[in-house]
Amino acid sequence: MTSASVPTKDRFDVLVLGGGTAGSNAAQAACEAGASRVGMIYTPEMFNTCVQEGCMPSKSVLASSTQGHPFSEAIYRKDVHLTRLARALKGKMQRAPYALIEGSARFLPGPEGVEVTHEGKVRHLCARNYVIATGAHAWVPPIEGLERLPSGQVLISDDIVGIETLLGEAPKRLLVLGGGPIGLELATFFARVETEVLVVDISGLLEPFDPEFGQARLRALRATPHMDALVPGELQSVTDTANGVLCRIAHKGTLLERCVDRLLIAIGRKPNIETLALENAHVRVENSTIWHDEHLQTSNPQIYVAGDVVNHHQILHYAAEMGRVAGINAARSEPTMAMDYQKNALAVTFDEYPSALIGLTEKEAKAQGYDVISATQDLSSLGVGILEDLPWGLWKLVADQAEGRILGSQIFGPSSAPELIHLLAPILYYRGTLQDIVHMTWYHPTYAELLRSLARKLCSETGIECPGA
Ligand SMILES: Cc1cc2nc3c(=O)[nH]c(=O)nc-3n(C[C@H](O)[C@H](O)[C@H](O)COP(=O)(O)OP(=O)(O)OC[C@H]3O[C@@H](n4cnc5c(N)ncnc54)[C@H](O)[C@@H]3O)c2cc1C
Ligand SMILES: NC(=O)c1ccc[n+]([C@@H]2O[C@H](COP(=O)([O-])OP(=O)(O)OC[C@H]3O[C@@H](n4cnc5c(N)ncnc54)[C@H](O)[C@@H]3O)[C@@H](O)[C@H]2O)c1
Repeated sequence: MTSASVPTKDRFDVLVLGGGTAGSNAAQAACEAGASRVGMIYTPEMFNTCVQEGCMPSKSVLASSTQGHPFSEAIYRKDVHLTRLARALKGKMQRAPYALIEGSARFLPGPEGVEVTHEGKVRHLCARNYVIATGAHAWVPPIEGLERLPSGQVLISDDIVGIETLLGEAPKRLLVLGGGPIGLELATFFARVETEVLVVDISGLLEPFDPEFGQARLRALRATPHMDALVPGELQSVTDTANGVLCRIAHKGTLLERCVDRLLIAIGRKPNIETLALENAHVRVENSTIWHDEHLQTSNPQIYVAGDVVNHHQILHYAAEMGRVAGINAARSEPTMAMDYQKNALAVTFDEYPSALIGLTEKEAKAQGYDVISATQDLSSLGVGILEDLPWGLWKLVADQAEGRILGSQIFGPSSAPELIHLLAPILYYRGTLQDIVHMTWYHPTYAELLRSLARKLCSETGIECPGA
């Protein structure tokens, strides 16, 4: 069948492949940008990573473990939360202004459109433009002996916080491979339910923060009950033994041996592109990544890309914004919107002592040529830190000396760090300065009031004129 013979009902202005955050934002934005017929192809059982196996269930188990719930109860509560959230999201989707098409899509040669398969039935659809928003999946690296371990001993995050949890109870000993956000959040959860957790990461756990934050984070991780961190470390081989899985880990020039009951692999997520038949659509792929420009347009000008499938910035608010940019561009005859990654620079990790950053780090600001000034203060010796017995904590403010403009900030330590960082969002958005922060009113005693101390310190150290500083 050629695209010319596709019935009118199966012809679209814009077709979006994937129904997660990026896909639904792309479809919505395409409608709002004036596309007359927009369709979103989605897989009904697993349609949204954030709600069904990502942000929300992982935060559910973290919240339950903070409240002292044991493992099985945390998983039960996760299932209740996940069901409620997925039902609400499906309800919202039903009211969407675009067509919902169930199934899995692949490009046809030509491209003559896409083939959508659902419950054994195949449909041929075509569109003027397409958005690929098919997400990403956890991957397991080739490690000697891994493929010989009994099934269920090697887990990925979906097996714990996904739709179906594979574990009936918490393992006594767990090795978490990868100390990124997924590894550390789930390591935190398991440590709180009293699993002995060993975190192994090939790099120093410093990115994307400035080095002093990475180091403080690592110190805190090592001091967390039931948690150990071999960083940097490399898992070289695994063997099934009577005492569990024997792991051989290269760490600081020595080869360590540790036995654990399970392994959790969290070393990143790869784009879902294998089944899309991208070669049919002449979409260039380099190193498993779809090539795209700043408009999120691929090497085929009819096809855009958004969300985790781009293989960088795999965070929800970026997925939403990329979806919006790709959807608007796909609705128009020429792409007009570019993706602004800097405007969206906000990252949070929810480990035992959370870290959060907004805007530029000091090293990024220097690399961009700013005349950088920065101040960092310990939060554990601040009034509230003392009252709350906060063992660790740092807050850093990065500014441009020329105008005193705030460029970025990083916080580590207090459980409210993920919320506190948002205080800086309007300040950065409105290009606020050190003087603005000094003039604002801050309540005492709070962590937030430290921002004024940091701003005052920078004004007085650098001679920036600031009445009251
Ligand atoms: C454990 C975990 C915790 C996380 N926590 C956070 C957090 O706290 N904060 C944060 O900002 N981010 C977090 N993230 C990241 C966040 O979940 C993702 O960035 C975001 O959900 C990506 O959205 P997406 O639309 O790109 O992909 P998805 O939501 O995965 O949507 C892609 C959809 O496309 C479908 N699909 C795939 N192939 C096809 C095909 N051929 N045809 C049709 N459909 C197809 C998939 O089934 C899927 O439903 C977390 C991720 C994980 C895994
Ligand atoms: N709080 C949040 O915003 C949040 C939470 C969860 C996930 N996410 C997003 O999901 C995506 C995937 O998260 P992730 O933690 O799986 O990946 P990641 O890429 O962020 O981190 C992977 C970690 O594994 C390490 N690593 C890589 N190969 C290794 C190996 N062979 N052995 C040991 N360590 C190795 C890396 O050094 C890195 O520290 C990320 O983009 C992340 O931002 C965000």
